[in-house]
Amino acid sequence: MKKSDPLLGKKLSRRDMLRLTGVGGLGLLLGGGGIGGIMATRGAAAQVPAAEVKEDTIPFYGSHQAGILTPSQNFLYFASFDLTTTKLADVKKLLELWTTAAAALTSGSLIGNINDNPHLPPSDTGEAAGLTPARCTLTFGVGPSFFDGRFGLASKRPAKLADLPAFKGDDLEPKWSGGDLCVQACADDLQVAFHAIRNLARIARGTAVLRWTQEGFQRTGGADPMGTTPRNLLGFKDGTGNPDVTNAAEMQKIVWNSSGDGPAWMNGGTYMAVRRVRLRIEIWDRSTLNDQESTFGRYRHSGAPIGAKDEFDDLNLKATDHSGKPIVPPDSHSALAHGDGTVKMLRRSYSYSSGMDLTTGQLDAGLLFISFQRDLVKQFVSIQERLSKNDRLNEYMVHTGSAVFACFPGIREGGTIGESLLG
Ligand SMILES: C=CC1=C(C)c2cc3[nH]c(cc4nc(cc5[nH]c(cc1n2)c(C)c5CCC(=O)O)C(CCC(=O)O)=C4C)c(C)c3C=C
Ligand SMILES: [Fe+2]
Repeated sequence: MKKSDPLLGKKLSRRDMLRLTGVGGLGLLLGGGGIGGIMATRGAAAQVPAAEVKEDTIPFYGSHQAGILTPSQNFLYFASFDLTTTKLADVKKLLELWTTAAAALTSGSLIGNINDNPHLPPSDTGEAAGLTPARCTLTFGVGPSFFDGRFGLASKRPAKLADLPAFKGDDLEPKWSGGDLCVQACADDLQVAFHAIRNLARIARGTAVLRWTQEGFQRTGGADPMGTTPRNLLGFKDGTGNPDVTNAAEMQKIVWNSSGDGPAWMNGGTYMAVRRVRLRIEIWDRSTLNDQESTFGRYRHSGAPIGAKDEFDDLNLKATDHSGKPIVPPDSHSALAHGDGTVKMLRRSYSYSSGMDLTTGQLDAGLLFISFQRDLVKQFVSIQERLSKNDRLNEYMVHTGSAVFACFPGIREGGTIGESLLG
């Protein structure tokens, strides 16, 4: 039976509908004008005064991608994808479609131009209808495997996009590791972040498939209106020692690639390390407060370094007690991660809780550790080498997943994600 489409003014066969809806291909719900044809606002968002909507919007376009220096939103939905195509043209098309969709998703607009046709599947899945953008950011990157033989891009792989070495104690599982592409979706609403990943995966059908995903959370802004440093699942403030993201010179030194760092296509981009770290919270919960504080080298209540008063006091690793013993244990997590203080990274991690381990009855909960740095080897690897060998925290954690990605420079208005690499 043919169905009439009042917008297109012609009868549609089931075959036409499948073609339009992109089942098994890239033509997802594009209609004539593609995803960017018309972007309807998400219902109620249209009634929200412009200034209010803006407050909740993080610009998608800019010289650097959003979601890196952006103050952490409440929720994360991280997705790693594998490409199923071997054609570079398909990859380019995907990034074009993702660009248009991402601009809509981060501004609170519905995706696509077929959302009111009773005879077609809507181009937006709808669960974010009526919601504000919730400070949604989408950050895109490519993994080392993107540069294997499939697309003729091997010569464009940055030397700095190094495969990570095996670290002592790693128990990595392929189901939480690797990926050709990644999308880090962050938002103050989990449904908004989920909606973004779901729709990007839907658009990718026929070109890329999800490889692994991980939801993350932290205390919400509502529960902590003062915006204090969030606590991880071990109860400690996590993020205190991060560099100041408002210090542009510092960010240039620690996070952003610039000319001379490697291929020009990464100028303004950064490298992301992702580690899924399961915490042995049941063991942690049986350890004394003293042990817990010695493990981090910080007080649990204030977050201050042991021997200091305030959270943001300097970590003085030279200070000793009357017997000459260092006040901050040298094998504590903070001491080892800090080292001599010359190597830094920007951490943007989220806690996760993924049900329970049916074999042990223990919670599968921990930290999706995410860091951004200019150089994976000099920054992430050098710190993780130290931690993996001596960190007191190792007793309470195990790294179960791992991935690295080169995050593209920012997207210019009218431009495309990854255009510096793919043209
Ligand atoms: C390789 C890098 C790091 C991994 C992996 C890592 C895992 C990890 N960290 C915590 C909790 C805390 N980390 C803290 C400080 C801290 N951690 C790293 C690096 C890694 N952490 C750095 C570079 C620093 C800063 C050191 C400094 O210069 O001061 C802290 C202390 C508070 C803070 O500064 O944020 C906590 C708490 C967990 C739970 C974890 C794995 C599950
Ligand atoms: Fe840490």
